[in-house]
Amino acid sequence: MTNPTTTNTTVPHAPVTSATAAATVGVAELHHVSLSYPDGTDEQGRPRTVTALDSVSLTAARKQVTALMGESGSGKSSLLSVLATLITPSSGSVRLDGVEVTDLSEAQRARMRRERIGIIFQQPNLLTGLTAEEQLLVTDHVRGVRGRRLRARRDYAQELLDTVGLAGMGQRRVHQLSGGQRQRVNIARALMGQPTLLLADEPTSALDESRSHEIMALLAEVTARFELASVIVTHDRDLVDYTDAQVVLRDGAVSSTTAAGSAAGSSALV
Ligand SMILES: Nc1ncnc2c1ncn2[C@@H]1O[C@H](COP(=O)(O)OP(=O)(O)OP(=O)(O)O)[C@@H](O)[C@H]1O
Repeated sequence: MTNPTTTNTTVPHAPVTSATAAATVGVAELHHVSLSYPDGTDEQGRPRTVTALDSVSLTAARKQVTALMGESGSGKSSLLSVLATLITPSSGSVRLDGVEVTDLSEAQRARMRRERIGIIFQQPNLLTGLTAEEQLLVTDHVRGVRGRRLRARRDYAQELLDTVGLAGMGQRRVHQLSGGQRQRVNIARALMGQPTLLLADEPTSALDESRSHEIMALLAEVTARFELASVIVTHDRDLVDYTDAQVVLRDGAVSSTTAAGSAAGSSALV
């Protein structure tokens, strides 16, 4: 579980040193990642681009929650999409569990997403009509998992629903769940693939203050329990107590990184 009382030390954006590199065993490591999107054409008809990420370097370490912060348009969602292997950056290195993602084919990246990455979207995006338990097992059904394996997966879904505080609610359908409970289902669903990297894009934006704190506490708890590296986009400074490191983006670049004080616990040092 994250210790919100950890003393934090603000460190400037600087290249990785051998000391910090040795101290940070990163599940996700970005080095000088830049990303430009096509942005129409100029008056002469030449293609224009917009820079979303500008030489971003960061490490998300196991058992740590890293908050990704910054103003609207600063590049948070783009960075999360790069970490999710949904977008290949224009340049730079993206390593997940030591594998250079930018060298992989689309099929290999899709497999990596399935096997190593859990994604929690802003809105729960649950399928109406299905029970909470069924939401967690949809992918297994689509993949044709049957028999004993499906029973094991059902047991695991049950365990995860218990973990996220929904014991006994597995048979409830979406309309029978509150907003906070839906987000808990969403979190459990993201954990079904047993990821090493958990990504969340403003997971509390649709919730009130008290529910937001509960969801952040839960994300910190599952990060510790399942030894995940979690990266959470948030606008809410009140929620950073649940995180171990904070990376602030400005105009696509890292403007500051705050990490837990101890060398062994350091994360997101860039
Ligand atoms: N598909 C796209 N095509 C062109 N430009 C884009 C695209 N997606 C994002 N951008 C631009 O890239 C920059 C970074 O956008 P991004 O969505 O990553 O920021 P953000 O910090 O997540 O913003 P917000 O907090 O508003 O969601 C912005 O200038 C945005 O206009």
